[in-house]
Parts: sequence; structure tokens; C-alpha cells
Amino acid sequence: MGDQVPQDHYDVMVLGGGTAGGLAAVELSRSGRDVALVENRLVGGESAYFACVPSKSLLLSARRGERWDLAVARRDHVTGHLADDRAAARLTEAGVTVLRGRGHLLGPGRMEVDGAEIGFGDLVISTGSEPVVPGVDGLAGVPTWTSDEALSLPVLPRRLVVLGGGPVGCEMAQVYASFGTQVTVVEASGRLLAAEAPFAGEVLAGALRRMGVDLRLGAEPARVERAAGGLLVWLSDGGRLEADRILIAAGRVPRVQGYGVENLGVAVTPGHGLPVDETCRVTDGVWACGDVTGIARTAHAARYQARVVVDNVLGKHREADYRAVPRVVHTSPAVYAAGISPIQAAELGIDLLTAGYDLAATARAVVEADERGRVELYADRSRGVLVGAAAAGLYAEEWMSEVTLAIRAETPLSLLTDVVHAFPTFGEAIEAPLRELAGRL
Ligand SMILES: Cc1cc2nc3c(=O)[nH]c(=O)nc-3n(C[C@H](O)[C@H](O)[C@H](O)COP(=O)(O)OP(=O)(O)OC[C@H]3O[C@@H](n4cnc5c(N)ncnc54)[C@H](O)[C@@H]3O)c2cc1C
Ligand SMILES: NC(=O)c1ccc[n+]([C@@H]2O[C@H](COP(=O)([O-])OP(=O)(O)OC[C@H]3O[C@@H](n4cnc5c(N)ncnc54)[C@H](O)[C@@H]3O)[C@@H](O)[C@H]2O)c1
Repeated sequence: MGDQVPQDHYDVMVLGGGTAGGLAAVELSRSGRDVALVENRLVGGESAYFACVPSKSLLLSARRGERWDLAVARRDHVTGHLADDRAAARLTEAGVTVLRGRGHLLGPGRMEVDGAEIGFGDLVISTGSEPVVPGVDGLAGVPTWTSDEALSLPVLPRRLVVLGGGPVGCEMAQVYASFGTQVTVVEASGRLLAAEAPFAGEVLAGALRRMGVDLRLGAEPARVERAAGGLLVWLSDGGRLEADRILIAAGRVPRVQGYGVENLGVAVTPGHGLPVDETCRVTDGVWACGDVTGIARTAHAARYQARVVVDNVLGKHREADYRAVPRVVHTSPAVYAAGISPIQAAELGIDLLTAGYDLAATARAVVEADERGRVELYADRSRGVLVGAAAAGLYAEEWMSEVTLAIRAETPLSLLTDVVHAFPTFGEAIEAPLRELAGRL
């Protein structure tokens, strides 16, 4: 079972030691609870070794124009060469017992970890998510990558076909194209980042095309086969692509099966998150946070939910509020969205006012010699507050935070129009649309 010998019973057991589970375990232990965390792969989870951290490192190296081998060295350094001893030490220093092994729930208050049966008072489920592999004829018979391999191997394929044009597909396409791989993105819907306002995917599509990425939008792979010197991907629109590697970036699903959650009397539906209420409670004494809930599916949302769980386990009633959780694609230009999108507003019957501004009109764009991008703000006419926003542009992941605060705090538009932005910054781009929205109320 690894580092530490388990006790018979803990106040709290945390199943899954990634972003959400690690934070919950540390905070609960610091609050005086006797806590054990169970992890069967790497303490620290997906984000630190196979997702956020290596992808952002490679994107930075790409922007700096570094060589592939140096970019790989840098990436492997920031992921600690996939060694998790430091992450595990941070937990044990906080008083958490780290149990390495696969946790399996036997029933209420009982878990088995590699043959040892352990009792618990509260349970925090934070088992994360896993990639979806589309049912394409022949795909299972050829070597494929998911983001795990794309972000941990030193291989730079000559030709890469990326299945899916969501956040993962777009970030990976930019990484590999930057280092010289001939990249094709096959996206079933008609545009990139299909869940966001259309302009965001269009800005990103322009940037990727200028790098030489071939975008096949509205197409799906129909069949995959081996061919002399590589792989052949036949598309639903009759197209044919040659590849050395296929990267599957077709979405992720919450990990809800294979660890006995049904033994707690909880009904799970494959492909869907564990059902939680607004306090992140699954059932009495059972809580869930992170990707496994299927709600916000980012590292920052995982941390937020973990804090909500901690407060509730400690008896302080706290409800999660997802009205302004950012959704970011860390490409260049970056895409940032928070709150509701125009599509969601229509579904919710909100009378939406929209105003936008092209970043090219800012002085900062001239200074940066980069005129790409746009910002759009969405206001609820009846309440006079922002309910959503989206931006595509340089550093949007940084300068859009104030809009997130405005959405969450429901700051009146009349007050937002009185906020001064420094010159010359991209942040100035929100001033004109704010005035326009306030004037139309
Ligand atoms: C390529 C990529 C890039 C991303 N980039 C970003 C980004 O830039 N910013 C951002 O905010 N988000 C990003 N995300 C999303 C982010 O990685 C996830 O939202 C986050 O890692 C979820 O954390 P978690 O704690 O829910 O799950 P994880 O961190 O995956 O932790 C779950 C843990 O549970 C363990 N586990 C599961 N079952 C068991 C069991 N039965 N017994 C023991 N252990 C078990 C797993 O081994 C795993 O370590 C990215 C995702 C991908 C795929
Ligand atoms: N910066 C970030 O915060 C960040 C970065 C990357 C990923 N993530 C998280 O990781 C999760 C997974 O991202 P993702 O991009 O894999 O999933 P996604 O669901 O956002 O996008 C998957 C895309 O693949 C397409 N697709 C599905 N099947 C296909 C097929 N057979 N052929 C062609 N296209 C197909 C879908 O139409 C969709 O556009 C997201 O929920 C996201 O929140 C976050």
C-alpha cells in the first residue's frame, strides 16, 4: 500500500489525490480532522503531470520560439519528471495519511485499499475524469495518444491528426504546430470551441490556420487504418488524412465507475457526474468535488468545490456559486469566457444585451503589433448587471478577471462605467461596450 500504514478508522477519507482531493485533505487535516487520502497513480493528479502544467509549459516554450528538445526538458522539469514525492510530502507535512493504492467502497463508512478495510466518518470523492475515445472503425487497432501521452512523451510526430477542436485539441494543435509538426484538427461541429461565443472559435481558427494548421470543421473520422509509413484517417466528408499519430481530444467524462460508489446507494450514470447538491453533498457524509461532479471541469473549479466541501464537512453551511467560473484556453491569442454564453441565455429566456469591441482599436494592440481578437459583454437588461463575457486576445486570461468579479458581484453597469483602466492596456477594451450596455438599459 505504500508509504503509510493505515489506521482502522479516519474522520475523513479522500478518494483521489488530485487537485480537488489534495486541497480538501490538507485543509481538513489543518482543521483538526484525522484524514487519509487514497491515490492509485500520482499524488497531485492530472493537472500537475499530464494536463494544466505541462501544456502551459509547452505553450510558453512555443511562444518563446524554443527548440523542441529544450521545451521538453523544461516541461519535464516543471512536472518533476513525473515523480510525486514532493506532492506527497506536502500532504504528510500537513498531517494527512497518504495511502497509495486503489480505493474501493464496500458500503457506507467502509473502504478497502489494496486488501485493507478502513472505516471513515466522512468521505470526499475526487476521482477526476477520463478521456472519451470515439467509436471510430479501426481506431482501437492503431496506436493513439490522449493528452496524457501528448504532454509526457518526448516524441515530435511529423504529421499529427487531432480529433476534437475543444480546449484540449486547440491547445495541443498550437503546441505541436509551433514545433514544426504538420497538424490537422478534425472537429465534428462546424467550429472550434463550440460551447463558446462563435467569435472566439473564429479568432482561434484564424491564428491556427496562419500557423499552417489544417482545420477540418464539420467533419468526423469514419475509419482509421494502417498504411505504408503511417496511418490513414478517412473522414465523413470523404476527405483522407495521412498521419504518424492520432491525438484523441474528443472530451472527458467524470470517473464514476469501478470504485464501488453504488455500494453507498448512489446511482451513477456513465458519462455523467456524481449527482451533488449545491453544498457538493452526494448523500449523508459523502461529498464530491472536481471533475467527478461534471460541473465546471477546470482546476480552479476543482479547488473552489474542494473549499466548499471542506466548509461543509466542518459544519459551516456553504453553497457553491458557479455563475462566474472562468473557462480559459491558454493559446495565443488566449480565449477567456465567464458566466453565461449567448446560447445559454437564449435557453434560460434571459433578455440579453450584447456589446463588443475589437482589440485592434486599442492602443495596446498597436504597441504589441498584434491586432487579433475581440471582447463581448453580455448584460441582463432586466437587472442591469453583467451575466457573461467572452474575449479572445493576447493575455485575455489575465485582463478579463475584473469582468469575472463584476459578474459574480453583480456590480451595477452604472458603477462599472466609472472604473478607470490604465493606458495602454487591453483592459481598456471593455470600457466602450460597458458604456454602450449602460446606455441601452
Ligand atoms: C490537456 C488538459 C489541459 C488542461 N488545462 C487546464 C488548465 O490550463 N487550467 C485548468 O483550470 N484546467 C485545465 N484542465 C482541466 C484540469 O486538469 C482538471 O479540471 C483537474 O485536473 C481536475 O482535478 P480533479 O482533482 O477533479 O481530478 P484529478 O486531478 O485528475 O485527480 C483525480 C485523482 O483520483 C485518482 N483516482 C481515481 N480513482 C481512484 C481510486 N479508485 N483509487 C485511488 N485513486 C483514484 C486518480 O489517479 C487521480 O490522481 C486541463 C485538462 C486537460 C486534459
Ligand atoms: N485551460 C483550461 O481550463 C482547459 C484546457 C484544456 C482542457 N480543459 C478541460 O478539459 C476538458 C476536456 O476538454 P476537451 O477539449 O477534450 O473536450 P470538449 O468536450 O470541450 O471538446 C471536445 C470536442 O471534440 C469534438 N468531438 C467529439 N467527438 C468527435 C469526433 N468523433 N470527431 C471529431 N470531433 C469530435 C466535440 O465536438 C468537441 O468540440 C474540458 O471540459 C475542459 O474544461 C480545460
